Amino acid sequence: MKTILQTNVFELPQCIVVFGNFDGVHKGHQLLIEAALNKSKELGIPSALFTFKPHPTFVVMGKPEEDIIFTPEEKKKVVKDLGVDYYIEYPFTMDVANMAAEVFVEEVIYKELHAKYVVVGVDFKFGKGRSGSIPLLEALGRTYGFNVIAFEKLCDHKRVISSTWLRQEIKKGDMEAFKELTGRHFIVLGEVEHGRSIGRTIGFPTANVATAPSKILPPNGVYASYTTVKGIRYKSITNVGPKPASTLDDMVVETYILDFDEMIYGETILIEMTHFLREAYELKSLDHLKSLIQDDLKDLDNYFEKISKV
Ligand SMILES: Cc1cc2nc3c(=O)[nH]c(=O)nc-3n(C[C@H](O)[C@H](O)[C@H](O)COP(=O)(O)O)c2cc1C
Ligand SMILES: Nc1ncnc2c1ncn2[C@@H]1O[C@H](COP(=O)(O)OP(=O)(O)O)[C@@H](O)[C@H]1O
Repeated sequence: MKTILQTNVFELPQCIVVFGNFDGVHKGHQLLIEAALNKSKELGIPSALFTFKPHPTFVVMGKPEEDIIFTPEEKKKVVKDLGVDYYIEYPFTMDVANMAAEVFVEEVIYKELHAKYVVVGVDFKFGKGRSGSIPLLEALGRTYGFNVIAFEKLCDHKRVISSTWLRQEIKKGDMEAFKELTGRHFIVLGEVEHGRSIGRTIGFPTANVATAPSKILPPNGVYASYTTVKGIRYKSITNVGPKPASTLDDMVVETYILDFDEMIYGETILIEMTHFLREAYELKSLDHLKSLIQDDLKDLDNYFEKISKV
């Protein structure tokens, strides 16, 4: 996948472009992306996913981003795995927000993207004040030579699948619901950082990943997980909690990887959180932590045993 990041100066070959924020890349998003991939195969021209960074809502509100499901790197990884040819992370500024709908179509969709097909959700809005809607896009498509494919929202048990729904499930710690709505586990992708080096003294070293303050996390506590290091996926047990000794609201996601013994500071790892095991307890001592983790590992074993039978 070729990436075009944080620039509004680019020129693509004629392509099929799918538009959206795609936060969480849920099954509704995937429907649009798959439609673009299918058209791309059918016509033999590349597919492109166009997304904004930062999230337009926060730029317009003049607020820092919060409760973002996937960091840009996580989104990029998931989109790459789906097989998209071009990933465009377009810088969203107040200048872009103030572009008239017609100008956005001419300057970006026509002159930069060279779109042959534009794939969007039925509520897609574009241009200043979100004034441009599908009928305008279709009309401009006739002028600039592109077609529009607009998708109705996908439902699960009659409820519309949305990033908001995903956020609600993440906040409840329902990792299974996240999987149901996205087809994938909730992920944390990041670099392994140094902690207080306490883990190894009790026989349970943990690889620590500091998360972006804007990223939404499930409740503090312990989760069954998988961790991928250098392309190999291991079972692991993951703790979500506040970063020790930080005066900010920084969070750390730390994972003890089973059957693993390597120094991986600086390595980018992917943690997939599959199941909430327990909430965080107040620690009385290191022995207390050690015995908690020993019990957690039994629960983890039972969990993996149970899901292997499903
Ligand atoms: C499986 C597991 C369970 C944990 N449970 C708790 C807990 O209940 N309460 C808590 O404060 N910290 C908990 N922790 C976090 C530990 O406090 C932390 O991993 C330990 O201090 C090592 O930190 P270090 O990476 O800075 O060396 C847990 C960690 C793991 C891996
Ligand atoms: N099984 C394992 N799971 C996680 N990290 C491991 C494991 N084995 C070795 N490590 C290494 O040990 C480091 C964690 O050790 P720890 O004592 O918890 O230190 P820190 O406080 O710096 O995280 C990890 O960052 C990683 O490089």
